Amino acid sequence: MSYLEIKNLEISFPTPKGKYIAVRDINLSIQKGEIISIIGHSGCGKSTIMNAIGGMLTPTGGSVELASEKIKGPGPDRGIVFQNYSLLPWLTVEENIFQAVDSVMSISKKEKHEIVIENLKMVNLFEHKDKLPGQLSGGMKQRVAIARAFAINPGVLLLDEPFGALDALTKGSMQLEVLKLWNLNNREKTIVMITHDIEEALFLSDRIVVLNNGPASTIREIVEVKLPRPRNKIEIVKTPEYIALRDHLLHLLTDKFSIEDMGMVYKS
Ligand SMILES: Nc1ncnc2c1ncn2[C@@H]1O[C@H](COP(=O)(O)OP(=O)(O)OP(=O)(O)O)[C@@H](O)[C@H]1O
Repeated sequence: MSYLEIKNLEISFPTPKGKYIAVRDINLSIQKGEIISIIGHSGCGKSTIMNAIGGMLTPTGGSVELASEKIKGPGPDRGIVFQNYSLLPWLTVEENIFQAVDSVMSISKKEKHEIVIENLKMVNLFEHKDKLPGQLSGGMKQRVAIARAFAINPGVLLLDEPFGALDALTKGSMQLEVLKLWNLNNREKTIVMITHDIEEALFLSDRIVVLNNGPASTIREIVEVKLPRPRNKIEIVKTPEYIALRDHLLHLLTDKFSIEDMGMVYKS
């Protein structure tokens, strides 16, 4: 039995035009410590699957189980990082993390503060602990959000396009930050990440789940990324294994299209 088990998952939404099936027949067994990316075109159901794991959406069919327990709602065993940071703007960096720790951990205030400080240091934000989110750059805000998610020590980290709003350089250092934290945690944290970025998925993941387009989206293919770790971003892109995986993913994601010099032209 896997750590995170998605069985025959279906999620549909009631709409004025009737039932809209967003995803169906989703089967995925995730081992403890795996890094999984979910990739697919806009609207194919990535966030829907993520929200079902997070417990924000209840399956209309099938189930999601964590450590053999059916997920019935959000819980401290799953930390979530969204693209838009979702920090409380009236609390300082330190208070934002403390608030999360305080809400889920039954330990002394001193111990809670120690956890906050430790996590702030891990993402190199200790010097900025008294700033409000509005006084931070996008990358810094996302580092706070990641530190907050790690501070509650969840078994599963759910990253919903966490670096989508960041520039390429900041994005690169944030990816390293996540891998650093994952390594510090003895690679025991299970990470499920949504991304639109094939290179990001290849750099970080053990497996990449490629979804078909919706409605009623299903898994098109699960691509294994057997590139050895630690991965050096500059070196791996030159390896034949990486190039073959990248081409395969590009093919899976673009074979309905023909790319012409002025852009993508729909064929079918
Ligand atoms: N509450 C809802 N009611 C009706 N339809 C919904 C609802 N939430 C999502 N959907 C639909 O389900 C489908 C999947 O949405 P979802 O947000 O999971 O896609 P996504 O792959 O995460 O997209 P993106 O990459 O653009 O963020 C879309 O067609 C969306 O319109």
